[in-house]
This record gives sequence, structure tokens and C-alpha cells, in this order.
Amino acid sequence: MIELQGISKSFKVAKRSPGIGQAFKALFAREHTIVHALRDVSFSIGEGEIVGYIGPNGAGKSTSIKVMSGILVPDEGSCRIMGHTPWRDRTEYVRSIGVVFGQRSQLWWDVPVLDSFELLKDIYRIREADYRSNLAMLTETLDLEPILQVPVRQLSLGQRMRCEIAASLLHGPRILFLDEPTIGLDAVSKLAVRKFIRTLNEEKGVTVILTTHDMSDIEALAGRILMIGKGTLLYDGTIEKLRSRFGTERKITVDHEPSEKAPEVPGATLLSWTGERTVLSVDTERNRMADVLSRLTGQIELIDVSVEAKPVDEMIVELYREHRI
Ligand SMILES: Nc1ncnc2c1ncn2[C@@H]1O[C@H](COP(=O)(O)OP(=O)(O)OP(=O)(O)O)[C@@H](O)[C@H]1O
Repeated sequence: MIELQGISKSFKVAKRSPGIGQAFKALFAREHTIVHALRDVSFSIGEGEIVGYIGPNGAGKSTSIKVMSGILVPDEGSCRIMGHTPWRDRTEYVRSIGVVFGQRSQLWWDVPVLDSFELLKDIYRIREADYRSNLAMLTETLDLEPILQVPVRQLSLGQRMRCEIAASLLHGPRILFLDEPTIGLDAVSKLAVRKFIRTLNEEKGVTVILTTHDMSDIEALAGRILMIGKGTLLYDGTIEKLRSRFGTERKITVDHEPSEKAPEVPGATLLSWTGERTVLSVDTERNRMADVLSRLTGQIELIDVSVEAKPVDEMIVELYREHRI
């Protein structure tokens, strides 16, 4: 459904040293640097997948989404999405995709949400019957009824995001690009947005490409992760594959009676010690948890113990570290 081959994109950025004098000089002799936002990026995504597109700030995620949605033309490479080259067949192509940029709005600020939807209906030339049924479904599942008549500028961030997602789906696209859809949302709104995306994917088969810095979004939604760093694709695989790679480590948090010094436990690495709480990490492939706990009880008087697998966040940071990004 989505096929990228050797996509590269660079930006020419004006270089300027600080200070008025330098600004004046720059007017006459402008120096430039080249930022390589994407370098030879290739991947393919099948119909009905939810893919988490992740990477640190400035990695090239938004640039990729802009190329895939036809907003940016790459310098090199090919991109075929549902038979289209996004930046060439743009008018036709935008009818089959939906795009949400969490940090930017596609709704008209001063008019009621419903008026924005009506305008989008005309822009996308959505048939009346399709518009009515899509709007009814979106109003119901995203709980929009109480806010349809409210101007966008009066909406809370969570309400606006639900409207943005609805706006991107009014024309019934087969692919949805979501760029940080849960940014700034409270826990309740985040869960609502995630639930909606999952239902949309499961029931309507919509393919979803999701960029986010929130690893719990990825954990909740994405079966597959594409990780990009400094414009290069660094990892393409399932969360399970990632777990099995880093998954043998466990974090043990022990609350105990005050101790004079940190326990020394062969087979475990001390992560922190505060006198009444000790946090250790254990690789369960090489050490038995029972042995570690019994060595621990020989040195301190336990009150409470919790054992956790490594959170996805930490696995990702480790991947970033491995690739020096
Ligand atoms: N229009 C532009 N002009 C110049 N440089 C740009 C432009 N757009 C992006 N860049 C640069 O390209 C690189 C990749 O940017 P991009 O926005 O794709 O990163 P990102 O992974 O989406 O980052 P973030 O997580 O911070 O949103 C960055 O170094 C950025 O400064």
C-alpha cells in the first residue's frame, strides 16, 4: 500500500552568526548549510497496519509525513502510495489520505466546527450521502455532538484534537497520517483518541502511520515500529522483537527497613539506593530471580518488592544510544 524507495530530502538553511553586525553582513554575503533531513529511506507498509514512526527531535519524522502526504517533493527516490506518487497526483491523491498535524489546525479558527466540516466537504467534493454517514459515525464515536456548534478557538485542546481527527476522516480515506495526535492531551483524552484509532483500524481497516514521542501511544497501538534517526531508518520491527531483545532485564524496587549502606548483590546491578529503597536491575537470562532475592533478604529487611520489565521508553532510549543518536 505504501512503498518508499531511497527517499532523500535536504534543506538549504541560511547560516547567521548572532549580532546586528552579522545580520547586516548576511544581507550581502549569505552563507548556507545543508541539513540532510532524510537519507536514503526505504520501507513498505501493508494495508491495515498501524505503524509507529518514532525518533528523537529533528530525526526526520515530519519531513517523511510531508513527503508521504505530497506536501514536500523529495530530492531523490520514489514513493508510491495506493498507486499514486503523492506530490505528482496531489489533487487526486489527497482524497484517499487523511492527515492530522497535532501542532497545527486544519479547522477555521473563528467559525463553528460544523461550518469547517461543511467547507471541507466542498473542498474534497464529498458526496452528500457519504458526508452525512461519515459525519454521523464520527460524531457518535468521537462524542462531538456537544461541540459541533462551538467556534474552534473556544475548544479545549482535547476537544479540538477530536475535531481535527474527524475533519481528516470526513472523506473516508484509506490511510491516516497522524503527527503527534496526543500531544498535550490529558490522560482521559489520550485514551479516547487511542481507542478511536484502534477501532478505526480494526473496523474500517484504515492504515495508520503514527508519529509520537509518547511511547505509551506506540505500546497501545502500533504492532510495528519504524525508527528514524538523523534522517536514516534505523529499526524496522515489531514491539515483540524489541522486547525479546531487551526483555530479559527486570527492574526490582525494594522498600526495606533503613540500612546503613547499599546492599551488594552478585548478579544484580544497583540502580539507586536511598537508605529505605533500593532499585536493582537483573538480567534474568543470566541470573535466577530467586537467587537475587534471597541474597537481598540476607542483607536487608524487606517491606515491599516490585518487579518490572523494562518499559518501552527505556528500550527505545537504548536503541537511540546504540545508534549514537
Ligand atoms: N522547511 C525546513 N527548512 C529547513 N530545515 C528544515 C525544514 N523542515 C525540517 N527541517 C530540518 O530537517 C530536520 C528534520 O526535521 P523534522 O521536522 O522532519 O524532524 P522531526 O523528526 O519531525 O522532529 P520533531 O520530533 O522535533 O518534530 C531538522 O534538522 C529540521 O531542522
